[in-house]
Amino acid sequence: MRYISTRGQAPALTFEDTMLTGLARDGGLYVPETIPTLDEATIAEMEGHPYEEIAYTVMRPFVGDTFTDDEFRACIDRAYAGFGHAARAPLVQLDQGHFLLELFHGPTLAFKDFAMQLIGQLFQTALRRRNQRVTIVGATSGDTGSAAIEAFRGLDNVDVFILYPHGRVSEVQRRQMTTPTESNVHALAVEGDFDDCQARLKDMFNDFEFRDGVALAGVNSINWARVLAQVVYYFSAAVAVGAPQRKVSFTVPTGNFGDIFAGYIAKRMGLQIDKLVVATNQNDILHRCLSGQGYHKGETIPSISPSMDIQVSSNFERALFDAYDRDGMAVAQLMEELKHGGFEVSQGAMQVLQDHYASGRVSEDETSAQITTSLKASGELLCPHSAVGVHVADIERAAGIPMITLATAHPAKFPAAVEAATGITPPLPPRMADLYERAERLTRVPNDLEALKAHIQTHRAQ
Ligand SMILES: Cc1ncc(COP(=O)(O)O)c(C=O)c1O
Ligand SMILES: N[C@@H](CCOP(=O)(O)O)C(=O)O
Repeated sequence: MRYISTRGQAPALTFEDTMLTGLARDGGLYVPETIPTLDEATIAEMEGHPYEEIAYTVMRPFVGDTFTDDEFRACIDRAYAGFGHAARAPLVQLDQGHFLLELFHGPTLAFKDFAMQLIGQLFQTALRRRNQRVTIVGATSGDTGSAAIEAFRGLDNVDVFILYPHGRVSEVQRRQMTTPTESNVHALAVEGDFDDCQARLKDMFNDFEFRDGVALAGVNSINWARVLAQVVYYFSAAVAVGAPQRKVSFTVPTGNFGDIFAGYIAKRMGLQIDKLVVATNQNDILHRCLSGQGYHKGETIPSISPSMDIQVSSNFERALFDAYDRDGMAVAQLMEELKHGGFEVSQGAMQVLQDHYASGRVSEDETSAQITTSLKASGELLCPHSAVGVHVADIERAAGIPMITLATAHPAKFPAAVEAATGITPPLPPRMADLYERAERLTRVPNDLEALKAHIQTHRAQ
């Protein structure tokens, strides 16, 4: 299995090198050269099996000979052992035909744990074998950062620096990043928004002297392994409601497009998905684009679903690559135009995108009202991101086809929004009960590439 860049100018890599490389050296994102498929019998066989087994079946064809079968199985088992639910990703029925896929039973209470816990294991196995140390830099609007710090804290072959937008993450998200005491993890509060953090991260990858000097690695969904691990729960959820005999649809609260792109990969692998629905908050650039209005950056407006306050949706590049028939030059041209504000999507590519993705946008008031309504109607206390998903799913669902909405975070990560909507303050799980009392450790940094590079060079272990 080889991986190629969406901009067509970087060398093809193995799974191991793709995972440890992060961004391709031409600025693109790595994707598999071909997508392996699973036949109907293999998918049917998943029903009733443990999550870990489904994970092995889905991911194994992508990994090549990077890990032995035993190594890979052991990494998967260790990754999910600490989850707070035996099913790992349980399904809850909201009403006839609408299900919620709870992805928040991992250690940091968001879907990011599914990939990050696994990547922690895979990195450790590969780096020990290579006797190599890397510097992981991540950009976060709150959840990727907390999941990465949790997965890599205390590991002996990585330093982790997480860039988060100062004042724009929830207090729980911030504290999850700033209270771990291990000296190899660092939370950096950047003067800017998430797009600034992600742009500086990509600048670092494109600065080859810095990149090679610190052995830079990435754990954002830039990293193909992140997307891959997220493909698994589309299969586990679909078979639980009748796949492969029955088609299913998914609605995904979306920002950086990694999670919904994982759904698209599941579809390409052979899962019968009717609709993949992108649900955005008021930062609706993806909804506007998928409605045929081009991809044009606006101002990021802080919302009550802050993890999705994004304008430059990194993985949309992967979707464009396929929509433009894997023409790397065409994608590189669009990304160049994006630097100057945005681009139009060709008619042909738009048709492909609309064949795969539907979309909807949810206002702040609608998000809040949905949290209230869902509690009354089904007893489910939703986080604001999941509420955005449920709202759009209710509009997009079709009779006879189960709709599964991804619940991407636990309501306790966003207590202010949940309390405003319902009067209920969702409690943190007991293992985090003292989160608000723990001492915080963070560094305020300007939105400046040179300052960030200097900080990382000084504070990583030499
Ligand atoms: C809670 C939550 N929901 C939804 C999203 C959007 O997911 P993606 O960026 O993969 O589109 C994020 C951020 O990634 C998130 O943290
Ligand atoms: N919402 C994300 C943004 C980064 O997304 P990623 O999937 O590319 O890591 C976050 O919580 O940080």
